[in-house]
Amino acid sequence: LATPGYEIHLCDVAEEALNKGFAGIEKSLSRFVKAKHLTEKEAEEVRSRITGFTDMETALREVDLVVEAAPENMELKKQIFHDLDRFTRPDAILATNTSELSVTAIASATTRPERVVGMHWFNPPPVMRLVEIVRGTDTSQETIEMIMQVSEQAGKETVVVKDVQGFVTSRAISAHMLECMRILEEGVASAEDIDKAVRLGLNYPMGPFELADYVGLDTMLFASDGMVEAYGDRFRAPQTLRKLVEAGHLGRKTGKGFYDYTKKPETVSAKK
Ligand SMILES: CCCCCCCCCCCCC[C@H](O)CC(=O)SCCNC(=O)CCNC(=O)[C@H](O)C(C)(C)COP(=O)(O)OP(=O)(O)OC[C@H]1O[C@@H](n2cnc3c(N)ncnc32)[C@H](O)[C@@H]1OP(=O)(O)O
Ligand SMILES: NC(=O)c1ccc[n+]([C@@H]2O[C@H](COP(=O)([O-])OP(=O)(O)OC[C@H]3O[C@@H](n4cnc5c(N)ncnc54)[C@H](O)[C@@H]3O)[C@@H](O)[C@H]2O)c1
Repeated sequence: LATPGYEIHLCDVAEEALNKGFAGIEKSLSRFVKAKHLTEKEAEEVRSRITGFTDMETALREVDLVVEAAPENMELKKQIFHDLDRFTRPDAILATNTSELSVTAIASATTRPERVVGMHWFNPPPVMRLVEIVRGTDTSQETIEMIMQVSEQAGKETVVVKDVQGFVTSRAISAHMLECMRILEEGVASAEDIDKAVRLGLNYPMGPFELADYVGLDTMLFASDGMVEAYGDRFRAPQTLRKLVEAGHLGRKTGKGFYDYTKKPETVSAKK
C-alpha cells in the first residue's frame, strides 16, 4: 500500500517483530528494483512512506484505514478491534486480514460494525493479484467500495464474498492441501514427490507442503481448526501437521516445517 502512495503506520507488539516486518518489505523492494519494476529512487520513496510503531495508540491517531494482520485467533482479534475502536477516529475503516474467521464476530467488538470489513490478502502480498473482500452482516456498501478502491490502487483484482467461515479461497485451498496431507500419511508418496507432482502435473506454482511452510504451519492449523467448528471433520488437520506445530516447527519462519531450511537450498525442496 506504500507503493501506490499511501502513508503507512506499521505497528507490531515489539521492536524485534517490527524489524522482521521491515526486513520483509526490504526484501520485496530489492526484488522489485532488481526486476526493474521500481527504480532505486521509487523504492526509497516507498521506504520513506512507512513509519514503524510499537505503541498502538500513537500509531492509530488520525489514520483512515487499519488493516489488522495479527495471529488467527478470535479472542485476540476481538481484543485488538476493541482497542482499534477506542483509538481511531470514529469514521476510520477497520479491516481484518483474517483467513477464515467471522468478520461479523470480530466487528461485534466495536461500536462501528458498518465500518468493519474483511480485506484478505495473499502471500506474497506484493505479487499475488487478488484481495478477497468479506462483507460482514452489517458492513456498509460505502466500506466495501472504499476497500475495492484501495485494493485497485495497489494493483489488485477484487472479489466481494459473503461472511462464511473460510470465505472462498481458504475453503478451496484447504480441501486441496488437506487431501495432499492424507496422501502423505497413507504413504503413497513423499512430501517432495507430492509437491513435484502438484507443481509439474497440475501446474500449481507451489506444491502443498512448500506452500504450507511458506504460509506458516501455525496459521494453517488455526485456520483448519476454525473450519472444523463450522464444517466438521472434512477440514480436520491430520496429526502430522499438529505435531509439527506442537514441536515449534512452523515452516520458513522458524527454519523448519515439512522441509528443513537450515540445510543447503538444493536439499530443501524437489523444486527445479
Ligand atoms: C499441507 C498442510 C495442510 C494444512 C491444511 C490447513 C488448511 C488451512 C488453509 C488456510 C490457508 C490460509 C492462507 C491465507 O489466508 C491466504 C494465502 O496466502 S494462500 C497462499 C497464496 N499464495 C500462493 O499460492 C503462492 C504460490 N506461489 C507462487 O505464486 C510463486 O511460487 C511465488 C511465491 C510468486 C514465487 O514465484 P516463483 O516463480 O516460484 O519464483 P520467483 O522467485 O521467480 O518469483 C516470481 C516473481 O515474483 C517476485 N517475487 C516473489 N516473491 C516476492 C516477494 N515476496 N516480494 C516481491 N516480489 C516477489 C519475483 O521477484 C519474481 O519477479 P520477476 O522477476 O518475475 O519480475
Ligand atoms: N501467512 C499467510 O500467508 C497469510 C495470508 C493471508 C492472511 N493471513 C492472515 O493474516 C494474519 C496473520 O497471519 P501470519 O501468518 O502473518 O501470522 P504471524 O504469526 O506470522 O504474524 C503475526 C504478526 O502479528 C503480530 N502481533 C501479535 N499480536 C499482536 C497484537 N496484539 N497487535 C499487533 N500485532 C500483533 C506478531 O508480532 C506478528 O508480527 C492471520 O489472520 C492470518 O490468517 C496470513
